[in-house]
Amino acid sequence: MVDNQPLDRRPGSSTSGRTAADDAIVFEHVRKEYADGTVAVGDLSLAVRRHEILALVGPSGCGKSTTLRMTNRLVEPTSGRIVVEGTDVTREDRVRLRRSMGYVIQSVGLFPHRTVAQNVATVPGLVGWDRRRARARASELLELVGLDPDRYGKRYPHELSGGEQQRVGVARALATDPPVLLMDEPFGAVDPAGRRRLQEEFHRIQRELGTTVMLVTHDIDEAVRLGDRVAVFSRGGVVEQLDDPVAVLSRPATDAVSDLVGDGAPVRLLGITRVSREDATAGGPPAPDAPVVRVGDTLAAALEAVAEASTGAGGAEAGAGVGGRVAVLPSDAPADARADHPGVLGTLDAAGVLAALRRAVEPEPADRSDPAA
Ligand SMILES: Nc1ncnc2c1ncn2[C@@H]1O[C@H](COP(=O)(O)OP(=O)(O)OP(=O)(O)O)[C@@H](O)[C@H]1O
Repeated sequence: MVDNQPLDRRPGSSTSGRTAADDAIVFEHVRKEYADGTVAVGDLSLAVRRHEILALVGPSGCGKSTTLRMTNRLVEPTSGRIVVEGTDVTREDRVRLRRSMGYVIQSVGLFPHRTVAQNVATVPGLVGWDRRRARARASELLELVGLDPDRYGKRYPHELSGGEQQRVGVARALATDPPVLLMDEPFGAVDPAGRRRLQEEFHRIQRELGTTVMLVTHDIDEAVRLGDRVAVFSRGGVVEQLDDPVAVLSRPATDAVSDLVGDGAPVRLLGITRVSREDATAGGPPAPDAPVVRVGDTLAAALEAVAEASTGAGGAEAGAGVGGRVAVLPSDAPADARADHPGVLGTLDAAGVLAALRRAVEPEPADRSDPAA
């Protein structure tokens, strides 16, 4: 497996007790004015916390890519300071800097005349790993992104689908296990269903490796689904809001954020808010053939199950008293577990889904961590 231990140090939205040492990337009054006078980024100050995914989202031309590319000096800042893992990037050798960070872009940029395994082993080779170690690492990474190394390793990029190429791009960027990964519309070229799957798998890998990720996207859905925090940009690299996804969707700070979020906020909130143990209410056992949801499922999935329970044979026939009640199971319940599973936590209905959503969008009370509260 990978070198790093799994990390369970995810940053929350709280800022209490944080120090600058918790930040992996820091922008201090950064400005980028291109040669023709275009001010892509006016005066940006922003920090990316270690081990988080920070999603930069905003309309076309607002300076997202410029910001990302200044981090590995594909674009030189005009002024200001960017510090990555304690090092001022302008003081670092550019080539070394780029090799020390993963970089994934929409067009993938795989080397067409190198096999998939050779592509993934490129950076390990460049930084001096011996061949055997680089090859072993390539196999490990291909497996991690869901590609069988025996089957795919010998193929050339043109022998892969777009989604498979994107996976190889991610594997290549992670090959040396860089602490920081920069991603510019990484899943843009993939169809919506494949994109969703890739996002989920990438999220799992990122959690496992604990990589700090700065991700650029113009897609608010992608930003709220993947980001631990979301930075909404407007023209000139202005940060309109920097917050956790639920806050961005439910409490947009400015009109620009509202415009970006549009009318779809409630649906998006259902898609990113998860069923928790507290959402399961007592009130009689569920019907044995009631649909089930698990702790950790999205509220969108729960709502679908509730709808199924109220229209399908299961809920109505079961005589459970209220149509549309589903059974809530623990997250680790077996895949084929039914509503009469011995570990069932309780039930959930449409009103319960709504209550869960309401709880999620309420600002956290200051004393929430106080057990006496
Ligand atoms: N090399 C360049 N020379 C001059 N202007 C540039 C250059 N690269 C980008 N720009 C301009 O800087 C601004 C910000 O561009 P940038 O690519 O950072 O935006 P973006 O938010 O990533 O946009 P998109 O979502 O369309 O990729 C735009 O007005 C763009 O036209």
